[in-house]
Amino acid sequence: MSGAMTERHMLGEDEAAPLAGLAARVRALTEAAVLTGVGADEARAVADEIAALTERLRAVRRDAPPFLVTDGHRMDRQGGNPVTGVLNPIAPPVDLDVTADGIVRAEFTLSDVYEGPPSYVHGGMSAMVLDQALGMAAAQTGVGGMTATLELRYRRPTPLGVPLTVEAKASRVEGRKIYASGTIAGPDGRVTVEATAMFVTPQHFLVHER
Ligand SMILES: CCCCCCCCCC(=O)SCCNC(=O)CCNC(=O)[C@H](O)C(C)(C)COP(=O)(O)OP(=O)(O)OC[C@H]1O[C@@H](n2cnc3c(N)ncnc32)[C@H](O)[C@@H]1OP(=O)(O)O
Repeated sequence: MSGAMTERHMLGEDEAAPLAGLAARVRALTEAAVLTGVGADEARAVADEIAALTERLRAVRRDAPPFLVTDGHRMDRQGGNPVTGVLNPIAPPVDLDVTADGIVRAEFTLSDVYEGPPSYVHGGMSAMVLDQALGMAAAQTGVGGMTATLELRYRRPTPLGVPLTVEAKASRVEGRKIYASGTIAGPDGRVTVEATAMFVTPQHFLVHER
């Protein structure tokens, strides 16, 4: 179990790169597992090999996902983040960047692994990407917060396998409340999902961060 206050290993580039490479291979494995058409015997044989590899990785186990040493933004440090984390095979990963005027932005592509309605992105996945992007935008105002509300408007289906753009920006701060909004757009620039959110900075964030 990884508690919020668990001390994190800080990985430098040399340590992080091979683990990011491992995650990329597992990401490819996941897609292969979802799409494979091999027969039962081959599926069982591959499953046994994967089980053996899993035991090799479990031989040395950390208490919590490590952080990355970066000169970038706070959330970039979370190597195991399920949206942005290069160490996490379930993350696409979405490489969020922040412009000088506080706009959080990324181009990303979601594979069939994230399918919801046939041939389109699962709405929960769009929500997760937007939660992360809006949360990072909120953090650009000074100190971040926990998502208190997240409202989504699914305007049109989000396509799989093509470049998507996520953008987010904080709109205002009222005490410990930070408001942000954002969108996901398809390759034609048309918005598929809109989001607004309110983040609340917990008291203990203020104690530790300010
Ligand atoms: C940091 C860097 C970048 C971060 C990126 C993050 C991306 C990912 C974000 C997440 O996924 S976070 C995980 C999902 N969210 C949660 O699990 C949050 C669970 N809820 C909590 O931890 C607390 O309820 C919360 C920190 C949101 C608020 O607890 P507090 O004890 O600080 O709130 P408090 O009761 O003192 O209320 C403060 C104000 O916020 C309001 N408020 C709190 N929670 C609310 C809520 N859920 N909806 C509406 N208003 C809310 C509350 O009414 C009040 O308004 P007023 O000041 O006007 O009276």
